[in-house]
Amino acid sequence: PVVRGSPGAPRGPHGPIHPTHTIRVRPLTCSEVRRGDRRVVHSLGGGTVHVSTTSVLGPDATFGFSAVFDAGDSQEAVFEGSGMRQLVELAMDGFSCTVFAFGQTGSGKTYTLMGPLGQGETHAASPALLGLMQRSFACLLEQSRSRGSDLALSASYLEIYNEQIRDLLSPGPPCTLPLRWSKTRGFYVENQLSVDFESLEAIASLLLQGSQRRRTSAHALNRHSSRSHALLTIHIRIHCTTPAGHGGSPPGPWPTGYSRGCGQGAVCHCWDPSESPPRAPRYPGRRCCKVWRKKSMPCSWKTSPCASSWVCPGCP
Ligand SMILES: Nc1ncnc2c1ncn2[C@@H]1O[C@H](COP(=O)(O)OP(=O)(O)OP(=O)(O)O)[C@@H](O)[C@H]1O
Repeated sequence: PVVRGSPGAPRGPHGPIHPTHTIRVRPLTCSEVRRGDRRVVHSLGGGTVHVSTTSVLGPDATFGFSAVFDAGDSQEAVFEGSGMRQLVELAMDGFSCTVFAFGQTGSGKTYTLMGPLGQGETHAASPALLGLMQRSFACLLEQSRSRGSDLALSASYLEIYNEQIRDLLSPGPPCTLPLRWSKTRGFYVENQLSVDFESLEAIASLLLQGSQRRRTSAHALNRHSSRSHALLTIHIRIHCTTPAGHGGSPPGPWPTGYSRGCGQGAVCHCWDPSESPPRAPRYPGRRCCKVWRKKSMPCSWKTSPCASSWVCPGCP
């Protein structure tokens, strides 16, 4: 069923951001066709799917989703129709965004996210088969170029297997990392590697490297079944600079991690340097820098009257 956002849903530039739930019906695999299996899930259009069951399992049922992709739909159609592009734009605006694939073994989660790369392929897939991940990397770098943003990008990749967390990017034999919690950071994985990247080739190679280290095995429903949950995180830091004669930095000391000021028309993003990785900036996309007060901030900030809402002299 479609899940609507709660009244307290976070707000984006165009109003509240609601989670979207899309479903993809995968085609029958060769072995299913050979076995004489038949499709029981069909798209009815308008975001609904019909599931025909046998009388043993109960009556037929219809479910509604934000979007439905049928067996013949391409990887590109799924990317364009599932809201992924908008999600990348929101991430660029400073929001934390998550894409979560859920389904029983063999239902097509890995294929949708990574294309044939997830099926143990070691060479680059045909561009038409690239999954949501590779397409969002391309979209992110494209967006960054078109906005003229000065981005610092890094990636971390881990898997959870048998309740143990393993870093998929750190070299050497796999070792288990501890899950910690702190007041400032919430839950985090200690000593997780975060690797900087600047190009599509670099992040594609990190994805390939990490995916090859994942635990997979064959079983009756899937020849390359992922045995773990995997989590790839892209951290985006956006720097803004002060053009000469415009704006300026508020009085220091100015902690590392905060944007250093904004010029006229510049879009500023501030984040809390004690958060690693940083959560979404509190005031993304504003023309003026705003910082929020924290105990960890230097005294001059806590006592300054404009500490919680600083307006650049050059901004309207
Ligand atoms: N849309 C699709 N078009 C063509 N083949 C697909 C599609 N979706 C999945 N498949 C094929 O179905 C099989 C199972 O897919 P996949 O490995 O992605 O499932 P999964 O949900 O990730 O399974 P697991 O949880 O076991 O890892 C694979 O052989 C894959 O190539």
